[in-house]
Amino acid sequence: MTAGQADALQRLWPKWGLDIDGQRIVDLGELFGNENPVVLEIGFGMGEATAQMAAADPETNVLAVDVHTPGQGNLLNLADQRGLNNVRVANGDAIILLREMLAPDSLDGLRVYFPDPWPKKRHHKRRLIQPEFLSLAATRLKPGALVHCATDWEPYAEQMLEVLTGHPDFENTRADGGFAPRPDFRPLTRFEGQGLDKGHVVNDLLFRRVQP
Ligand SMILES: C[S@@+](CC[C@H](N)C(=O)[O-])C[C@H]1O[C@@H](n2cnc3c(N)ncnc32)[C@H](O)[C@@H]1O
Repeated sequence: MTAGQADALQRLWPKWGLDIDGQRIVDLGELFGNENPVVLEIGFGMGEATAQMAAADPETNVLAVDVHTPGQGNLLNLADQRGLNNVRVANGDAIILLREMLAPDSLDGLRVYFPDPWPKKRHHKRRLIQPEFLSLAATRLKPGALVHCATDWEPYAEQMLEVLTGHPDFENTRADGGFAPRPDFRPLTRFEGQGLDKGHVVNDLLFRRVQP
């Protein structure tokens, strides 16, 4: 962790950090200081894309969760340097945050950009985008909420498309039922850049939470 990231964690965590303790339901209006829509981003890495998207859409609140401490410090620094008041950073496992700390129907969107691909077959069960995860996420998302995933690992992209398409709580926003091109509002991420350098193909998926 750089000194700047450590300093940001110390200075800004009390103001913009959310401890994942699994002990309470978070009042999102109180956390952000307004009632604007809230999008959850899982696994923001170093947070450059997160900060860019938050700056481009200040009326949308971004709750960004990652287990990686240097990244948390980095994103806090970016939010501070760019004067962003619509980013909050949570430290820990997104599943605990979703299951124990977010109320039903509280989220207006979900972003999962380049989740760990776990390429080995024996590790596939560790992948985030699975039916059980989607069932949990669906309960926390409002009807109509956008679920936006992206990956540069084609077998995982196929898995995402299969489980999202097969899940009764979600529908593809694409009439052709396939992948979406990267929308203009999603900047390239750091991990994506590394994948593109290796010749990987990137697929975006844009689904909606259907009315229950
Ligand atoms: C491959 S990186 C992608 C980071 C970033 N989205 C990008 O595209 O540059 C995946 C990120 O997910 C985070 N992560 C993995 N499992 C997680 C979990 N259960 N909860 C929160 N974050 C998680 C990792 O720490 C890592 O930063």
